Amino acid sequence: MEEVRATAAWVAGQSSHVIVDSEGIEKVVETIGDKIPQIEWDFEGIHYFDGGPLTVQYLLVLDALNFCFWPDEDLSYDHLASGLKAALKNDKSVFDADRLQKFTGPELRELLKWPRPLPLEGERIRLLHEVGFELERSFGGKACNLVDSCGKSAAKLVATITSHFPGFRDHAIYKGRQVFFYKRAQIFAADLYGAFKGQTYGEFHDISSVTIFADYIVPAMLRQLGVLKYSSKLASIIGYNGVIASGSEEEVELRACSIYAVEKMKDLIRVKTGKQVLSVELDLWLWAFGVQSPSLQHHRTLSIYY
Ligand SMILES: Nc1nc2c(c(CN[C@H]3C=C[C@H](O)[C@@H]3O)cn2[C@@H]2O[C@H](COP(=O)(O)O)[C@@H](O)[C@H]2O)c(=O)[nH]1
Repeated sequence: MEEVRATAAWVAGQSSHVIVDSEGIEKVVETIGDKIPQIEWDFEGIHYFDGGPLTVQYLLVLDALNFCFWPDEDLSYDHLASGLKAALKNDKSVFDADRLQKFTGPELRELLKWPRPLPLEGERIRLLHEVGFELERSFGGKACNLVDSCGKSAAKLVATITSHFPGFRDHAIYKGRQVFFYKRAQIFAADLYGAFKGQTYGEFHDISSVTIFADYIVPAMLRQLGVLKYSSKLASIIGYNGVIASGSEEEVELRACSIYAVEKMKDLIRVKTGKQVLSVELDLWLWAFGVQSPSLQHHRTLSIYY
């Protein structure tokens, strides 16, 4: 994840549409110190969990599809998680690698009990097929074998996922240079860590190397906290719910500055309190408050990455 951290810092250093406000960071750190509100991983009670390999399979499928819900204003991440959970409870083989490769759009809709086409449904199906195919080809069809092959390293897990599954290669070119986010690959590691409470499939000796997951909720929360400031042009686009192109400078800056700002927040907490907090904890806190705040205005980008 070093490349995520390093390239986010590089973007933040040149950024013009989004500014990381160090006074804003200081204020947040003064208020919370090292007492990050501890959020239970499945605080919404929406996830499948049986303590074993099937949970790992569920989480990989979940994170293969964990992006871009906003074009349907009634759809959210909760529908995806609880729909996949119900499907798995009903049929333990529903996410077997051979079946993942055969899903169709109407079948996925049916599984999620969603009455109309999902946003980017064709991409969602393509990505499910990709996961099924590569799991079968390289990991005996099982996501738990993939996790086992990573020797309890989150960094190795992210590297393995992104090298085997092109759909997880979340990156952009900014001012001619490749920058990395790896949102869904990192969130898979964090979901394992959260679901298995840092044990068995969720044990990672390097969980502190994970950064926050640059989606559309976290930047909006950081802005609300006064940590991010937007140019008047960007503020206006977000204000009228305009779409920001994937790979545009604005989009890359929103995501990279969010990662960089939280890294700075962690540094300051360490200096002030001597404690090392995890990005995973800060992310869950920011995200959980963000998704429960209906008035939060977020940027809109059509993307398969978040
Ligand atoms: N930064 C970050 N972003 C996250 C998640 C999660 C879910 N994490 C699980 C971890 C513990 C909990 O139990 C959660 O279940 C989803 N997202 C993103 O948010 C967006 C939700 O859009 P809407 O549904 O339209 O509000 C969408 O881009 C989605 O990809 C996270 O944790 N951090």
